[in-house]
Amino acid sequence: MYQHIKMPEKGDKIQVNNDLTLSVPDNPIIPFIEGDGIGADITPVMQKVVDAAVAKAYNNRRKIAWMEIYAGEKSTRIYGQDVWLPDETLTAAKEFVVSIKGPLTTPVGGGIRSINVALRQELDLYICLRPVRYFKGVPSPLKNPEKTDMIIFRENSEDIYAGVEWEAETVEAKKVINFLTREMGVEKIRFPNTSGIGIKPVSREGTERFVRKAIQYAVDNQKKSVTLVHKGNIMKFTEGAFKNWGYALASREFGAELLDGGPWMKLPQDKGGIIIKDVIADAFLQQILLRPEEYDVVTTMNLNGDYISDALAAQVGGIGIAPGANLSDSVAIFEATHGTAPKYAGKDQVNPGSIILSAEMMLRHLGWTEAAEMIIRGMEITIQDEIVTYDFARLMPGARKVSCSQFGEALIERLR
Ligand SMILES: NC(=O)C1=CN([C@@H]2O[C@H](COP(=O)(O)OP(=O)(O)OC[C@H]3O[C@@H](n4cnc5c(N)ncnc54)[C@H](OP(=O)(O)O)[C@@H]3O)[C@@H](O)[C@H]2O)C=CC1
Ligand SMILES: O=C(O)CCC(=O)C(=O)O
Ligand SMILES: [Mg+2]
Repeated sequence: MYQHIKMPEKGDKIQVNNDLTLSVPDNPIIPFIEGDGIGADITPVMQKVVDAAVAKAYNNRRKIAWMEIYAGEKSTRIYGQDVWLPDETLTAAKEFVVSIKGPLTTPVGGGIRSINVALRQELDLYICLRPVRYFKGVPSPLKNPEKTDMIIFRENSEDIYAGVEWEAETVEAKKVINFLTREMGVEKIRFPNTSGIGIKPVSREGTERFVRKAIQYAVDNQKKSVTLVHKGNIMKFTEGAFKNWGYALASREFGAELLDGGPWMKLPQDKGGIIIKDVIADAFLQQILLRPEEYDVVTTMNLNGDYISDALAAQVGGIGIAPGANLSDSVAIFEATHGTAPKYAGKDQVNPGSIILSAEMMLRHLGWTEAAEMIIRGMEITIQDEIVTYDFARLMPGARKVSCSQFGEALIERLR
């Protein structure tokens, strides 16, 4: 029994089978978090597009029963001023298995910790999957943006991103610094009296379960390569260990063998002959601009994955159309790559593409491929018809600049 979440009158639960596949009814209940800032602009547009695509693809036989759940600022208005992530939101996300969310605000330098990160941690959504592809007609800073076609696998539960840190000059920070200097012999903290301290946990278990999924994804989707992106030359026992554990897993569980003496590896032909390679993160960031076609599945830790997501999104038109999913072995929450873009909040101006394409990933996850394909085609045609929101319009002289909701309507008219 939920306190503030209202169950839709019609609709059934998605079930997770013993082999972790999903049994999806024709009227699945899908929880959604509207999101802060531009969440209220983009989320309803996404729902309209999804409803129209599903109705059309399945002749009204299928329909999503949307169920609002709460997090972020809206939650504080409903549950009380300090309740940013109610327990029943976590319960519902688990119970109904597949959800979608808009962005949530995180203050900089103080205040509450990220609700987005908390959702991922609480539900152990350890994979952040962010496909990056080019849509014809989208303005890009690259000459050949279509060469950027990658799937980012970002580890979603560990790293410096986990939020284990202490503010400078607090009792806690001093205690940790004293421990490091007195008991661990650390002499490298340049200004111990005024340092904040952050901890970067990266585990073998966390790396192995994550890299296993990335390689399996590459095998299942006939990808050419899996690249471990790290800064292991500097952070040897976290990022360097990630690389080593990744290669070791590829060898042990997938039969990968050294290529030309290593360190690169190759999977056997019956697993697609996929190349397993690694690259240091700074070099990777220049190579994705110079030779993006050399990368396919990109696996990396949490913070690198955050930076890489927005950098790669920019190559194909920006975070306005960059989708994503947070996945555990059973539960999934789909979400846009971008944030709450506060200066545009409530102005019906921003690009709803990112959350619409996240919903497209969600439909594929449900096995509703026909509706997903329809959304992709609708998006392609709308952009090729030069009907775009402000972010693309400013780089497309002569294009028709439309609002967030008008873009959704134009896409719905082009569902076929
Ligand atoms: N998963 C989540 O919920 C995330 C939440 N956040 C949070 O969001 C807040 C704001 O973060 P900020 O760093 O400003 O990043 P944002 O992603 O919110 O916005 C940065 C810029 O990206 C462009 N942009 C973002 N979304 C769209 C869109 N849908 N359509 C077109 N352009 C878009 C805008 O660029 P321009 O001004 O050039 O038009 C915008 O000013 C912070 O509190 C942050 O923590 C951030 C990322 C993810
Ligand atoms: O949680 C946040 O506020 C930011 C998260 C983020 O940028 C991301 O996950 O890409
Ligand atoms: Mg980010």
